[in-house]
Amino acid sequence: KGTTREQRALKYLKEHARQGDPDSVLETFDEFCRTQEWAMNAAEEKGDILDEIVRELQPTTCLELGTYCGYSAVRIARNLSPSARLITIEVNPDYAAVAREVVKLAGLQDKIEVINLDSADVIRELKNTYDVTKLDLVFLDHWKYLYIRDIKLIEEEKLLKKGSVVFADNVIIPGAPGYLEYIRGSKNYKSTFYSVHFEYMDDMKDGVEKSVYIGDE
Ligand SMILES: Oc1cc(-c2ccc(F)cc2)cc2cccnc12
Ligand SMILES: [Mg+2]
Repeated sequence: KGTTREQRALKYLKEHARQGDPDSVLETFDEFCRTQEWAMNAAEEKGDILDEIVRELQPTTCLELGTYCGYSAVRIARNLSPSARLITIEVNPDYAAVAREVVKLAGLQDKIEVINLDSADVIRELKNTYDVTKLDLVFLDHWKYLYIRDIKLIEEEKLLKKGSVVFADNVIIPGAPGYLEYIRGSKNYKSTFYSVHFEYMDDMKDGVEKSVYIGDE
């Protein structure tokens, strides 16, 4: 076919979604994943919980690890207040390129910054290079063995404050080895597990974990 699944999804979005309308982009992406090709978007029940967190928390500074095609970046940013912003990190250059197009299609390029680098390298630079003081929301949705590495780095950089929320996808499928034990065993977080369907699969169960930071600033 010469094209990647991500490029085919982008083509479908450009042909079927309303330019500048985040809801239309998300609905169209869901339609693509339900009717054409599956893709690993934090969609449906996962997205509903993410929406609820963003609406309740009203975060000013959000960090997403694992942009993929930008689905959850758009889902988060569409609910952000005018001055709020989302930094999303994607190590795969092909995914990052598609994500930037999806963000532009949704008209959210002023709220979302897609960074094509390794998450650890960016986390170490958030204060100095990216003008971040504190993170109100962190969404973990990259490779599962990196969850624990990156949350420890975020703590080391003192980027969390009381009330900050860390939301993790895929804690059941593919699973986040060590992350659940770490976060649930830590006195600095209050964690809640949600059993949800795996994206676009009605007969598969996954899990997401919401952890509120209550530790020392
Ligand atoms: O939501 C996700 C799902 C999967 C996944 C793909 C195929 C499977 F057969 C099972 C699980 C991988 C992810 C990798 C990174 C971030 N999210 C993912
Ligand atoms: Mg995921």
